[in-house]
Amino acid sequence: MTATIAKGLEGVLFTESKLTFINGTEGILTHLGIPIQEWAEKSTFEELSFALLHGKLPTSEELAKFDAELRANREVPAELLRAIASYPKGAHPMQALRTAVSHLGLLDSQAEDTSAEGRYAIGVRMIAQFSTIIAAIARAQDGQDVVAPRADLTHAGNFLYMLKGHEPTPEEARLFDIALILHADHGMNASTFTAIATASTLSDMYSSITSAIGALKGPLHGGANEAVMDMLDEIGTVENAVSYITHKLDNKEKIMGVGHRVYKYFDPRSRVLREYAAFVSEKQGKSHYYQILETIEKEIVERLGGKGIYPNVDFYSGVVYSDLGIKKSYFTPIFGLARISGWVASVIEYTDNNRLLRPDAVYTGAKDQHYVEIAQR
Ligand SMILES: CC(=O)SCCNC(=O)CCNC(=O)[C@H](O)C(C)(C)COP(=O)(O)OP(=O)(O)OC[C@H]1O[C@@H](n2cnc3c(N)ncnc32)[C@H](O)[C@@H]1OP(=O)(O)O
Ligand SMILES: O=C([O-])CC(=O)C(=O)O
Repeated sequence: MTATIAKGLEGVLFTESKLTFINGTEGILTHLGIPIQEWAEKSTFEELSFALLHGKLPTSEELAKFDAELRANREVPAELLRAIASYPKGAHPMQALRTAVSHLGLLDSQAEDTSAEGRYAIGVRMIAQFSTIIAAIARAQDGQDVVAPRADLTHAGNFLYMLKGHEPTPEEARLFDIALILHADHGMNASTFTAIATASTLSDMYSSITSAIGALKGPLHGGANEAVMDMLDEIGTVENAVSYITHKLDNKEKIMGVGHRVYKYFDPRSRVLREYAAFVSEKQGKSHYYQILETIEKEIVERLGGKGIYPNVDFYSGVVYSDLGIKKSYFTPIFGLARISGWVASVIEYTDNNRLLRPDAVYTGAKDQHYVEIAQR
């Protein structure tokens, strides 16, 4: 009997989860059963993080307590900030983030606590500290002084404040908050699966999150948002967009920010981001990026829609981040800034009922061989 291989683990169900539901054919995404559009419109990143961690919407007291906990945990050790300042200039910020989170674990005397309470406490601290770390990396890479977090700002507002050194407008902070909400969790994507695989060995939370950052970095996953911006810069003008796409497809090359393992229709997050991208481009009078994306979207849907290839979450996010004055090499770290909540919640949910993850491969190598001395080879 020949074994069936699920290449890329496509369609393989390895656990149960109450956090996120995706219907890829209809383009539906819900967290705790609530549509992503409602989270984006009505909620905050802090509230969604609580909901993912606790499996329910918070009461106002619970949310205030959770928010206060995040605000109180924004500081990171001075030793870590000194280390970040010493990272090579020009290193990719995702490399710096991976290193810094691992370093943070080294400085945490509770790091080895793999109890449910320990994972939760470390996880909440990490959700709070990710923004301080990413902003510190950005400033250090630019040779600027690090800006200390402020406890009187929202999670999104404080990040923009630390990144740019001045307070964002309420509209900017809210726009960024919505982007964080849209990226916070997405089922068993590659980085969440990686975090869980590490946790399933009963390794510590910092190891799980460090592994997840490595998985998010790749251009087939979170790294696609930066790759989309590279593509826009390469295309340059709206007039070049169709010929660029044609050339790529003729050469069997992939277009970044489109296609998805689960969605075979529009990713609902890309619809929300498209609206904001249109809004900010219009407002700034700098709509050429958006116009190029619109042209590519039309072309992709016409040519590849029949194959289930549509824009994903990474397609329009960069235009929104650019409008907020964020450089493209920080787009993927910002994805991590949001996804940390999904990683932490998923690791806690999985390890509550843990089983070591250990799939198998069909062996196709040589058999019945003997060791040949090196001189005889
Ligand atoms: C946050 C996220 O992670 S969202 C995804 C971000 N990644 C990207 O945007 C990178 C570009 N997209 C891709 O590489 C893919 O769509 C993936 C990796 C995301 C998912 O792809 P998979 O499920 O592995 O599908 P696979 O790569 O096998 O593609 C199936 C078919 O669609 C085509 N296809 C898939 N994505 C694309 C694309 N972006 N551009 C052109 N063609 C594509 C493939 O060439 C293949 O065609 P074929 O059957 O004629 O050979
Ligand atoms: O679910 C996936 O495979 C990728 C994705 O969209 C995400 O992680 O947000």
